[in-house]
Amino acid sequence: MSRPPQNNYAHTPVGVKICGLTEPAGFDACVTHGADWIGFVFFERSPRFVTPEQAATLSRRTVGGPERVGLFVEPDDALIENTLRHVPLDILQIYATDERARFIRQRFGLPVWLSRPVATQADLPATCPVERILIEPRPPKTATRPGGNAQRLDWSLLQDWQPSYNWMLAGGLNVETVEQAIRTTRAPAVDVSSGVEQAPGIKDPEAIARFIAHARSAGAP
Ligand SMILES: O=C(O)c1ccccc1N[C@@H]1O[C@H](COP(=O)(O)O)[C@@H](O)[C@H]1O
Repeated sequence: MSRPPQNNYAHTPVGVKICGLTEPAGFDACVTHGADWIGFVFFERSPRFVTPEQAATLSRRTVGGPERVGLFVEPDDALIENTLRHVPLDILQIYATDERARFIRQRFGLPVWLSRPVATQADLPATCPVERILIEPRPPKTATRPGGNAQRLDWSLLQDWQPSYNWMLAGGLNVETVEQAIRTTRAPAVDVSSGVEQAPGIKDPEAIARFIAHARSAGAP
């Protein structure tokens, strides 16, 4: 839970998570181009939803490679348990309360990342109850899911923000915007889903390659 959280551009490459892998071409692009993390979405109302079996099949395409992150929206224990029975996940990304996230971390013995919606500076969490917080835009009331809406956060909210915990920037990033987002927010890591897709749920391997390259160059000395 303690790691230098801000990117000072001097030494630390920006971490990159590509979320919502559903098919081999996207998965392979993440491996080839050195994503740090790939995300599987275990939320049925998402166009990126995969079953535990599908995630396991994709995951077996390589040994090692990016860490596997399982994304869950207010999951019960049985869903996580059943998923882990099929696919070995390295990290659990959760939409839930602080208390529930702490419980899940304890119960499953895995690092937990907690997503937090932000609309104003008052929404920026003061503390992190688990391993990392994902800072995302607050979804519109009409949204059918809490993330993956290609909606961009107002980065200026984070300009002078220096949390003492590990965090990641998510929401509406793409090949064109990721460098500016990192420079404005000094995010130590970024997460993208919609911005590297050719259609909802289908990743664009070329966009994945370019996104990773742009993110890395924004964090280069
Ligand atoms: O990707 C989804 O469909 C999704 C569904 C439910 C919760 C979160 C989801 N995705 C996460 O949302 C952000 C940003 O996505 P985008 O780049 O704006 O499309 C990211 O953290 C995804 O992990």
